Amino acid sequence: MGPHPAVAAIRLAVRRVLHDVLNHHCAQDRHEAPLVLAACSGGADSMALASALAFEAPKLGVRAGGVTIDHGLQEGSDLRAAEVAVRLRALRLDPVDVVSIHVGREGGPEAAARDARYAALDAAADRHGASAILLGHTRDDQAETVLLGLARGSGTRSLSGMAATTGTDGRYRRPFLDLDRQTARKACLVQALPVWDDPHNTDPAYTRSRLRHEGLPALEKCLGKGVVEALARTAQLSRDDADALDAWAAEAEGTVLDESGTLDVAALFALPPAVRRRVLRRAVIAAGSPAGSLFARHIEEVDRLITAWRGQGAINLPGRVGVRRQGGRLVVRQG
Ligand SMILES: Nc1ncnc2c1ncn2[C@@H]1O[C@H](COP(=O)(O)OP(=O)(O)OP(=O)(O)O)[C@@H](O)[C@H]1O
Repeated sequence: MGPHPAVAAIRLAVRRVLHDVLNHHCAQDRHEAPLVLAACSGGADSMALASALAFEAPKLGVRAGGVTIDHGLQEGSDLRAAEVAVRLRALRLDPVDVVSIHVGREGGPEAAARDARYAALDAAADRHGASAILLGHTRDDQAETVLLGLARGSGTRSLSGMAATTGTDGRYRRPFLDLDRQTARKACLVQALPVWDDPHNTDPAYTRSRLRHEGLPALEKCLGKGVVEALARTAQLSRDDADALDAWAAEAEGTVLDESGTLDVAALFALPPAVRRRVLRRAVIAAGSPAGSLFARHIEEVDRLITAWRGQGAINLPGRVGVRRQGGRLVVRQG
């Protein structure tokens, strides 16, 4: 008898990614076996991920390890991280790192925890020379991300949610983006894997948690069960659109930037708004605004400098970047 369908599904998802990692590794002419790490919080998604990695990796000649991070945000979180590490070692993952991090408050606690977590995961991958880090994001996480973007009034790039592959050299992989959370939970259940639910995931003080436990179930009740899948599809379609518009903007940049490094307002005006906003965003980031603190409303403000009748005006943006309209030109400078 084969494995339970949920276990088969998580293993297949991980196997596909491992094949891809192996191909990439071989293409680089590297001869030692690649190491792949599972980023594991101890929640159902990432425990399922770790178990599938532990099962599939040896069959493909891949070394498998794990990393668990203690954000230190609740009492006893260090004990929980230690228990997760014990379970990962019991799955025969090696190496298994437990990393304690300090979470600042910049940009809000959720964003700060995420930034600190990725920095710690990057450091762990560098320490061990890992080829990839697997993350347990599921289709449900993707749907939540799309809904959060919609609620903020975001454009296609934000609505495209999380990519299956991200990070320097594509080191972050999300094998479960096409699987629902229920499948991961079921896989843990039938394999008798313990899971530690992150208290933040059920804390109504967090927007994502409210969305997960109240918002999405209400939407499903109203619109039907297919809503998660539909939102994930929106993410994919938005990604394709955003990629095409980004490519167009990269090309258009050459026609609006003049020799003095300023932007030609008439040429900008002639571009479709979606492309123009992208060109402006690129210019502002190139001048020194951190991408993470630039929101749609900032770019809309810059855009108004172009579409306004008055041939002047100035605004300040994050990263001490100023944008000034001087007649037919737009000057974007830091300082
Ligand atoms: N403390 C942590 N240590 C290691 N990896 C983590 C940690 N927190 C999150 N991750 C990684 O990021 C992914 C997404 O985490 P997030 O908290 O957004 O979702 P989640 O639904 O809570 O996931 P899970 O059920 O695995 O905890 C996790 O599946 C895991 O791969």
